[in-house]
Amino acid sequence: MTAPSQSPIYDRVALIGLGLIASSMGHAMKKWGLARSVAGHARTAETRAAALELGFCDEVFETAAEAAKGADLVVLAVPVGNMGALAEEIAPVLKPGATVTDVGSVKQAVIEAVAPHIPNGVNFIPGHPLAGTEHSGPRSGFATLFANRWVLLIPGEAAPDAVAKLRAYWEAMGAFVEEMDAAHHDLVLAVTSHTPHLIAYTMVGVADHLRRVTESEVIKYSAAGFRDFTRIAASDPTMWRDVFLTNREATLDILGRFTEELFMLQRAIRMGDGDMLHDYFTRTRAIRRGIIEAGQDTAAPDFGRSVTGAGE
Ligand SMILES: NC(=O)c1ccc[n+]([C@@H]2O[C@H](COP(=O)([O-])OP(=O)(O)OC[C@H]3O[C@@H](n4cnc5c(N)ncnc54)[C@H](O)[C@@H]3O)[C@@H](O)[C@H]2O)c1
Ligand SMILES: O=C(O)C(=O)C[C@]1(C(=O)O)C=C[C@@H](O)C=C1
Repeated sequence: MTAPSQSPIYDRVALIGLGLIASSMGHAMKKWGLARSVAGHARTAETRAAALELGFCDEVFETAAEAAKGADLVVLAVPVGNMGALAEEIAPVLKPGATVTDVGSVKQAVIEAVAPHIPNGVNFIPGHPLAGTEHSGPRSGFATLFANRWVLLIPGEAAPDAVAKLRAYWEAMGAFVEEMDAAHHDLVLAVTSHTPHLIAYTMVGVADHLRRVTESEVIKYSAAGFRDFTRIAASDPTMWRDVFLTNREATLDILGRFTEELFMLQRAIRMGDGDMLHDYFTRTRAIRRGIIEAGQDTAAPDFGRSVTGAGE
């Protein structure tokens, strides 16, 4: 991992949409001095005031265009379905040579919506930090959210020096950066993030139906596995609605495969096929152990303490 930067990587960064991801980026920029100034745009006065109060923005604006004007890096950090309209709004004020990126959980749909508005001479480098929580809004962010997490960039036709700069920016927040193409990104994330979220939403929905029959016992005695589902299912409804509407094909593909496996396990339970169940669970346990052995079960444990200059 690259040590956090001691000198600004960008002069002026504009954060458009001040929720969990943008506020975490703002806190990280402030903590490690990654931008000389941070401008923010949020639709409500309450959110703009929170950004100033918490100190992750230096200036806040009522319109996205005002915030983006003169910025070297513009970060679109709104739900995926709103990215295109914002790109259209800020396009006329973008500075030549600036970089526009986004943090959306889906990439092909964002590129289709945003790229047509990006003027010549401005670099559009879509991105996706694989880091988050079930919380949302300007008060939910924290500087170490991206530490020891992957950030996927889709460089397309962007200038290599602009890509290198954006990579250095994320690395200075403690992230690991990988480049990927958009279709591949959407398929991988359908497996690792989107479908698991849908399953969690469904399981909590099932428990909610059952709660009406068993009074409050389902919630009261919820075991650890179910509690993990409820954490995931507390994630922002607008964000996840947009994820499924825009990554439709890949999530439907993975859901189809999921239901086939589920029916197979359902049949094994019905037939009392213990060997089949045991073999299946042995295989899945090996996958989990493989993830841990590969050191990929990271949750930002020590970033800021073990890295020189992080100034925790
Ligand atoms: N939450 C996660 O775990 C996570 C992780 C990685 C990427 N993402 C992606 O990051 C983006 C932001 O997610 P978040 O978790 O920060 O959500 P959030 O709900 O915390 O923040 C999004 C903010 O955008 C604002 N917003 C919506 N439309 C807007 C518009 N037209 N103009 C200005 N502001 C607008 C909302 O009011 C909200 O404050 C989404 O595209 C999401 O897919 C989320
Ligand atoms: O940790 C969580 O709460 C998350 O769900 C984060 C998570 C995920 O891992 O699926 C959710 C959506 C993203 O686009 C990236 C990260």
